[in-house]
Amino acid sequence: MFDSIPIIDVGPLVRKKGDEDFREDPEVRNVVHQLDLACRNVGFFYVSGHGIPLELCQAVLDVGHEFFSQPESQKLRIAMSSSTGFRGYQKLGENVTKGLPDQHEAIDYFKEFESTKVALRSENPLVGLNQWPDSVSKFRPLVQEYLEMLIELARTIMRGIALALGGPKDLFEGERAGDPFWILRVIGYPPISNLSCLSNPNGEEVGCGDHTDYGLLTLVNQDLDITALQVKTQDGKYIWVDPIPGTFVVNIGDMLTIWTNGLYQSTLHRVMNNDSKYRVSVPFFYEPNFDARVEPFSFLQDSTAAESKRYTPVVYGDHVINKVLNNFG
Ligand SMILES: NC(=[NH2+])NCCC[C@H](N)C(=O)O
Ligand SMILES: O=C(O)CCC(=O)C(=O)O
Ligand SMILES: [Fe+2]
Repeated sequence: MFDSIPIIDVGPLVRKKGDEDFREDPEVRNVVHQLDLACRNVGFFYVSGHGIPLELCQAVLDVGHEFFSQPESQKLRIAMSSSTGFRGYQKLGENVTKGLPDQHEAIDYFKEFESTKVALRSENPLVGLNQWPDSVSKFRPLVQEYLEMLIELARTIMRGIALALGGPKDLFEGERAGDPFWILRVIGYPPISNLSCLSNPNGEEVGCGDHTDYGLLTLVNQDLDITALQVKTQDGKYIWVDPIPGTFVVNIGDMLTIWTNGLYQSTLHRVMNNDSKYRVSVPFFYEPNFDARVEPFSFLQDSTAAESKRYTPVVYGDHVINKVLNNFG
């Protein structure tokens, strides 16, 4: 169905998001049409014209490189465990995909829950505080500034996707994603050729195994000098996602598949760093409200599948908790 990843200039969405005639604006309609095609046919697209400074994106990658180049003892000061709510640093091989260890190290951040939601706290294994390295100066303020901008950008793109589906522009606001959960990962991939002990019995080492993302929309900021991300096409072939300066690689997540009853499918992808250099990427995951009940939109069911083929409803928080517990055994 597809052999390349489209590039979408979302400038009009960003500039006109407050306009009263947003829906009817010809430039907006054009972007919405491109989003619809990309989400139906590929599940992946590049986004340009987003307004986030290239210097900020680069600075976030740079502090990632600086963090990972430290000795292990320094990195383990912010180690992730069940007692940190699975927030913090994970060593190479600690993250598992489909039963096999991934050849990446990472720091995982999740939106912090408000302490007032007592019931949520006691049962939710993701409750905890994010862990910031004090050994890399500016790490925390840079990443926090970046996060705020990406939350806003993802919200804007979701508004375009809402129109692409033929819904109201606030389709993903309120109880669905008006109080969005989010995940940010700062990931480091050593060159595969440098790995001293091979852990995969099949002999094929991967930086991150085949998977789909869990929520609504992922925005990936990646090193510009290495191609390592691969998207799986319907016939099982992989296509490389070359970095393009000034763009994010965007892909849709599992919750959008359910809400659209399969019209927009989350696409399998993986990471292979065959380069001789160390690669850093920073994916940001924009998710539904943690307690959102996700079920196919009634206005889409006729056009998508028969009642008997409906996607099973889930609570987003249950889905992500299951995934995280699986990733770390
Ligand atoms: N939050 C993520 N998207 N993590 C990376 C995906 C790989 C993860 N181990 C999985 O099985 O899904
Ligand atoms: O490193 C990348 O380019 C993508 C990582 C990824 O797919 C993920 O963490 O979900
Ligand atoms: Fe992913």
